[in-house]
Amino acid sequence: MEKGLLYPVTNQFRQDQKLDGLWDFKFDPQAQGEAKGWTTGFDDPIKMPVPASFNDFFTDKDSREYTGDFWYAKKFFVPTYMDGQTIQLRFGAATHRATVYVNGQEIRSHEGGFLPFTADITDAVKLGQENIVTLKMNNELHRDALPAGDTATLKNGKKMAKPFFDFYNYSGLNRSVHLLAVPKNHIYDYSTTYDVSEDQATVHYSVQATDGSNFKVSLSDGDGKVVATAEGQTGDLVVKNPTLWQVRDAYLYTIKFELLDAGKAVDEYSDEIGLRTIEIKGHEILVNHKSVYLRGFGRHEDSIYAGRAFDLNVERRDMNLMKWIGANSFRSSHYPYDEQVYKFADREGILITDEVPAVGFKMAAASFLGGLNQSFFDGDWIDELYKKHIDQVKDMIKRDKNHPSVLAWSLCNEPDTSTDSAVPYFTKLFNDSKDLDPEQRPRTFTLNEDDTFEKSKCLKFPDFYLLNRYPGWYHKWGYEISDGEAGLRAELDEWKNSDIDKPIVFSEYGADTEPGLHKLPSIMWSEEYQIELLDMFDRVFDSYDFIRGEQPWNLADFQTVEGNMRVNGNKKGIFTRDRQPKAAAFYLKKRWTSLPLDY
Ligand SMILES: CCCN1C[C@@H](O)[C@H](O)[C@@H](C(=O)O)C1
Repeated sequence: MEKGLLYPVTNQFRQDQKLDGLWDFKFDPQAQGEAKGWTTGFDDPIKMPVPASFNDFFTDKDSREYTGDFWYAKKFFVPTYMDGQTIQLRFGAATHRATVYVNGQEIRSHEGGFLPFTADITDAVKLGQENIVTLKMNNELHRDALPAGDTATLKNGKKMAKPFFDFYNYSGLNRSVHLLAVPKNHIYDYSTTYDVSEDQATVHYSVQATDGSNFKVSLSDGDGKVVATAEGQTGDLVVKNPTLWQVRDAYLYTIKFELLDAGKAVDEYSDEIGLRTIEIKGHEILVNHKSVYLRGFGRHEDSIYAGRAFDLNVERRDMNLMKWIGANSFRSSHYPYDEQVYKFADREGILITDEVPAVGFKMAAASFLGGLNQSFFDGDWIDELYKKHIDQVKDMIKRDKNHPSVLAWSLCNEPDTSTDSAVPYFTKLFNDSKDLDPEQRPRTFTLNEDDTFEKSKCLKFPDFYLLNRYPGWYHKWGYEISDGEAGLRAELDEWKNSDIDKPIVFSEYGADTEPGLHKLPSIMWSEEYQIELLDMFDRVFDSYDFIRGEQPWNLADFQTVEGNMRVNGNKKGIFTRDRQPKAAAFYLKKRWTSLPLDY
């Protein structure tokens, strides 16, 4: 678990310098990099863009599909004015694991490819000189790691990823690398919780520094006018006649913390926050005490060329597509996204269900690729897996807790929950995670077709339900879709007739659709069929008032492993992979822009 995950800033006390650009890169299939001295660099490197996944740059299959150890290296200069400061390297995401060396000295390792980590390199760097950072990375999949899968060794000795999930195992330095200089005594974390009403909002804050507890705190409005001040490590900032952060009508304040030593500021950290509350009450999801009906998408961080890497251009386009279509939410399926995505959502008033990469925790998913027929939670890998799982839940919440856009935490995607062995695992997970979020936002996980109301043994855990259902595609498809609708309604009648008093959000449903394929009457894979399927689900959603959200799968087409069920990836996108609309986009826009915000 990381001590602090504050997003890097530059100010009078701190310096943030991105080390993005071309790095040296080399595969290490024999895992001999250390023995060969690659910790201080290596010969014949490939020049590799960072941030980026390495896979799709190559023209040969062995490189695209490469699984095993690989190395990055970059020379960087540390100016003498950083002397006396704590010098760090912050990696936004190294997928899936990394060991960091500076000038040949091992600094630290990190497990988990979708969350940041910081390496303190103060004692390893040479001031006023050029230094070198190298990373030994690895992208193998294991059942005791997130996301879950296997790594096969082919007869030719090459390794191959066998994901228990449906997205490509893009790997590499997928997010930015920052060279940071902060004061020896610096702020490393803060949190805020809120009470809001029409005429007043109170920000309850808490702030932590490496040493000292004397703080000056101020809150400024969107025009930079200070509207409240406070002192101390914890306190309240009271705002009269506040402008609240609302869904699709965002307003951001800036909170500023100054760390004092003998009355003098020695560090400072500012961030944008939104004054709002999140609640679940009965079947309702409430933002600022008003009911909200979620409409939006499951997404992926996925684009042509850079794979899983965060791309500001793609995110700008995706946010505009979501606004155009009338969406107000998305799930960060199936892993935490780059921090800049949450900043976009903060500014646009979009709600995020933030999901940890606990995906593939279901042998049926493995069997999707010819896997196994046992309960995932009976495996001998569970103890080791849980350590990594809860560690990444802690870091996801630590990193994202101050974003107004974060609505809820999804602690798993489609786990086995219909087996007895799932219960102790989820009991521990929900006990260990309950106090991580100062705002106590709802926690949930997605339930797939095997985990119906009658079968799942874990329905007591989620604060609201995320249902992934695929009648009309994975079963009862084509002309049989009417039976699919009947089965869906039968399941929802069970939920309706139960004593369950929590909201249901449909977090996945959809049809693979080849853009430009038209058929009258429809046929599966045609644009007409995608609309027919969405229309069937919408008829069902409109029949049950405890359904409080619809998030079809997926915002855009995305890359998966190759296979006889995928046509160059998953085509369930409402938009194509290059972010152009399929006919279903216009269908959804018509439906969603006709709904009031609090429908
Ligand atoms: C059982 C289905 C769950 N869901 C997971 C998601 O990652 C896949 O892309 C999606 C699909 O198959 O399109 C299905």
